[in-house]
Amino acid sequence: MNTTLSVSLSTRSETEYLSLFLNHAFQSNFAIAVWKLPNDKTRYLVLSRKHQILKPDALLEDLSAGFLFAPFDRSKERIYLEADHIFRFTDGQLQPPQTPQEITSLTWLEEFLKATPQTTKSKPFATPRKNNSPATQTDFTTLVKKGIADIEEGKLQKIVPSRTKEISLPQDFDIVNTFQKLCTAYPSALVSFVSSPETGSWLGASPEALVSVETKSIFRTVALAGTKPFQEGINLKSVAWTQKEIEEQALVERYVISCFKKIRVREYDEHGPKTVIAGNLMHLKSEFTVDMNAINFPQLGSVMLELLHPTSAVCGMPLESAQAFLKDHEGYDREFYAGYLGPVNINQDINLFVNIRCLKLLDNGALLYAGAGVTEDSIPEHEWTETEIKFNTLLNVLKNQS
Ligand SMILES: C=C(O[C@@H]1C=C(C(=O)O)C=C[C@H]1O)C(=O)O
Repeated sequence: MNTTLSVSLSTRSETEYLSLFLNHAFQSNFAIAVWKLPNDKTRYLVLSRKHQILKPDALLEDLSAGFLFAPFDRSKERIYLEADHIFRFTDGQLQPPQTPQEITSLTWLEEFLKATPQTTKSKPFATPRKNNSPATQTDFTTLVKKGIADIEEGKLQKIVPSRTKEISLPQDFDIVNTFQKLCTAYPSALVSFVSSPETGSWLGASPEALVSVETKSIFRTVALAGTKPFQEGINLKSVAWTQKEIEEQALVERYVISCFKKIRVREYDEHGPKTVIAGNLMHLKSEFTVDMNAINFPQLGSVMLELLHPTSAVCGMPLESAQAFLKDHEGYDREFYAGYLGPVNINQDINLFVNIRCLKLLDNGALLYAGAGVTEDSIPEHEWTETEIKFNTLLNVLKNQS
């Protein structure tokens, strides 16, 4: 297999290529996804001319390589960015091709650069603001109080109300630069930028895996909940969690187990919960693993995705009542916030994450999203503060633009 890069291709940096591809996508109405997986130095880019709406019963295992982008609302369409071209970057450099598709992508790139050595800076796909999420602290705490009341009445066990925050972006805001800064700031997150004319442009740093399938044989998911600010130097083993936070995470854990039970999978390993760092925050996390070969269940990824989303980490429990509560009282369309996203069948793996700690680009600024898990013991003002500190995951990086 060809493993060299022609000189003309290796003279440009990752930054130059990412800008070039983004501008090309925005000018040509193509969809594009750029991402980095947790604890991986490699950054991937997929360019998709024929991005498509995925059928509700499509199986992940059958898809050709691409990037999946799904909204929070299960009844709405999932977008699949089937990879026409796929590129990998490590240490700031485009990497030599390793798969037949990477080889054809490089051939295309050589032709493309001959025809179009420069692209002009283009405006990303963006949407106007039309959003009625709880605007003030009082609006949000009123929503939380309504959630607590429904829990006390036995209608719900847990609910995860959310809100948005509109921000203006600096004059010199640059998507590539921000993406790269997020990659450096959050090594253990899925850092991603996804953009298409249909979905608009979304940028995020998610700490929450939803479904991953490694080499078609190891299934993984997590139960993540409970939030505290992270302080440098803190000993993770001695972090004390309140009863409320422990219960909140245990509910998510029980939800994951209930999904396994529905399909009679008992052979899962469970580790945790333990304290993990997610950028400026800490959470409680349990990890679940299944050897898919041992139980002869090659489609466990698709089946569990169908059962898990939306989990009680971002929606609530019981699921139907929580969905109805959010529809009736949250007051806005979450769109792709708290949906899921990630690469499918790239390097034989599936890596889908919950789309949290994210923003959507507006014509004139950006909209940040955050929610907080509410239980019987929640204090409404604390839940407001929790959404504020969740916004900071992206805000801290946006403030340090240079
Ligand atoms: C809902 C969000 O995060 C989720 C809710 C958490 C919580 O309630 O403590 C913690 C992690 C995530 O599962 C968000 O970041 O918007």
